[in-house]
Amino acid sequence: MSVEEDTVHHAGLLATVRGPQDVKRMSAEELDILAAEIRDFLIAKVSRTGGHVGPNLGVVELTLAMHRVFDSPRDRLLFDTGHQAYVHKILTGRQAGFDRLRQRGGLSGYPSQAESEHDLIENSHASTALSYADGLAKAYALRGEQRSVVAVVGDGALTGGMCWEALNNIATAGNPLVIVVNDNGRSYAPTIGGLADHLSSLRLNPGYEKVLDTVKDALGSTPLVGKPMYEVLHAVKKGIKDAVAPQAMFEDLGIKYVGPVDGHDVTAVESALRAAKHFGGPVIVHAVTRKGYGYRPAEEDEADCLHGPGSAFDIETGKLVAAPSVKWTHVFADELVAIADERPDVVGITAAMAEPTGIAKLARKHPNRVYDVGIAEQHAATSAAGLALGGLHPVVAVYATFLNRAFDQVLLDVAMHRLPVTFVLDRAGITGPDGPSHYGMWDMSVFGVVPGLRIAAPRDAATLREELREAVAVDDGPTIVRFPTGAVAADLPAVRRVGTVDVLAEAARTDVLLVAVGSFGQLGMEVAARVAEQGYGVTVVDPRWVRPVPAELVELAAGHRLVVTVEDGVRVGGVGDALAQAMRDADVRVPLKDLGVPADWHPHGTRAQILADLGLTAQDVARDVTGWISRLDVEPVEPVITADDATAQN
Ligand SMILES: Cc1ncc(C[n+]2csc(CCOP(=O)(O)OP(=O)(O)O)c2C)c(N)n1
Ligand SMILES: CC(=O)[C@@H](O)[C@H](O)COP(=O)(O)O
Ligand SMILES: [Mg+2]
Repeated sequence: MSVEEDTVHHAGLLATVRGPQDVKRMSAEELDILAAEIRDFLIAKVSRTGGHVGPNLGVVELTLAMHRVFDSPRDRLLFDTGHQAYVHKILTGRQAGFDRLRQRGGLSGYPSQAESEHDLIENSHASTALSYADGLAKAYALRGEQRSVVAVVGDGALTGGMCWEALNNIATAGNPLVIVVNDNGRSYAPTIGGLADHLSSLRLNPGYEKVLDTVKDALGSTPLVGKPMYEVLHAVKKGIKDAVAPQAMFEDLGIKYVGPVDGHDVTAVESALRAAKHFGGPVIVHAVTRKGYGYRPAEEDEADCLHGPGSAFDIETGKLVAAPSVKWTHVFADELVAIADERPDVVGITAAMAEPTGIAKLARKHPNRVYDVGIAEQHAATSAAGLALGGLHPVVAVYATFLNRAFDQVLLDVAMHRLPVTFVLDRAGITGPDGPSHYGMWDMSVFGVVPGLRIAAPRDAATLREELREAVAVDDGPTIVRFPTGAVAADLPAVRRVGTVDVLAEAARTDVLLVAVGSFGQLGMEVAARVAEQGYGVTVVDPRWVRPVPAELVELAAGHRLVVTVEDGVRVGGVGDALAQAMRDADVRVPLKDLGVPADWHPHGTRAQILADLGLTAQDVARDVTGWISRLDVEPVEPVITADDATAQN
């Protein structure tokens, strides 16, 4: 093929891919060209939108091979966590959507059933795919449907407990099921733990691989062998594994193991998948890949191989175009290190997210006082309970949404034992680009019911520092400190403090008590100004500690005509609900209106867009408050027209 033709051909292969059937026909040479085009496409598109460029560059050949060997959507392809499904989307007719990846109304950053019949798991929480796969395989077996189930799971996700619950069941059920372990050795940072060590021993043991190939060839070339022959060959292979490689635990679980295969060699992966497809039982295909493969800025990014740049980045360097301002996370990390310097009992725990949560800063200062437990939030909570029983004060830093799965551990292993554990929930509330399963909107409601647990919602950097210190000073039960994603709010000083409640603004009249939870403090101030223009007096307060509801809030409520709460969390069971209950219990009969996030699956977009869609803006809240107070027969005062105002009006 001439250079010109090759160039034209090179530019055109990806454009010919409308669906999986288009890659099934391609030659090995074409597949190599297509893989290069997909990489160029991913880098070009995701550098403009942000997204999980590193993970997806690592699964180009893997995903091509899967779609060539299996027939999606009849065969079901599942992606654990789902952040590495961009290539799957490219191959299933959604290339055009990448210009609006993770944007409101645009392509989701995760599989989406609304987008495609090829998609199933929409949850971005790790370690779920094998359980889905176990259930799917059982359903097809019971219904007599001859359909393959294939689950891609990363080495990081494999550190999650659900994976091992699933593997235990998958082995017992014995249904045909292909588990593709996408082993790039990393979550964000290198994956921790015994499993990671085991995978690397398998991946790095050439002797095992060569011997395995020999045995596999023997197995593979032998026509369907009778049971005795298979048993002999299997025993030989097993013996070899025992001899030349650490015990391959998967086979001891009763799940056949194939690999390790080069996950960037389409032909090799295809061969392994075809063998697995026809095995007739559960099979693990261990694919060794590289996160960020083929893109130097990602390959060389020591932090996380460009795991998920949150916004546009420079293609040449991989660096974010818009330098992030001071983030809530940074303020937390700095204060945690300062506290740890003073308190040798304070230790940190991360669930495979040391950098994103700021715990890495503590690890750099006090490396022996930070524990990375892998993607294992349930274990993190109860291990923290153990640390507390041992006389330490653990600070468990996770994204708010991920603590959902550790509710039972927080409730019974920590709170029932009244243990001093502080959970710091970053990305609390609406986050935006990662969509509904990432929204940290449940914590104040779900954990608000836990007896003895206290929840703080700081409004700015100063109160984050203060409330974090207050939290680690609590020694008779768990605490939560929760704050949103992004740039930290400007400091908002209080005019006075009533108990633990900060009064941020007050007026001559006490028409409305506006309870602005956490980062909504600034919104509360803007609302008060707007409502004052309508002639009503608003007292703006920040409860600081929001669950249990401070008694002072109830006292303040009694002195007003209307109470309005606004929170970046679900309404049902939220701060507003809890305050209403406390007011009922105290027989304070002042009407209360609670504003917050409806308990629903809200789409992805920017945080500001989603909050606006939910009416959680100063303008919307002011309109609501004015409407409510005016319907209470509260006469507004005529706004005092000052000389300046009069001048401005003329
Ligand atoms: C329960 C849960 N905790 C944390 C995360 C955040 N998270 C997203 S991807 C990721 C790393 C996943 O590593 P791996 O499974 O190896 O996939 P890779 O990115 O290497 O392809 C983590 C920790 C999550 N999605 N779910
Ligand atoms: C897939 C996942 O759970 C994380 O990678 C997440 O996308 C990170 O979110 P932030 O960009 O807010 O750190
Ligand atoms: Mg990984």
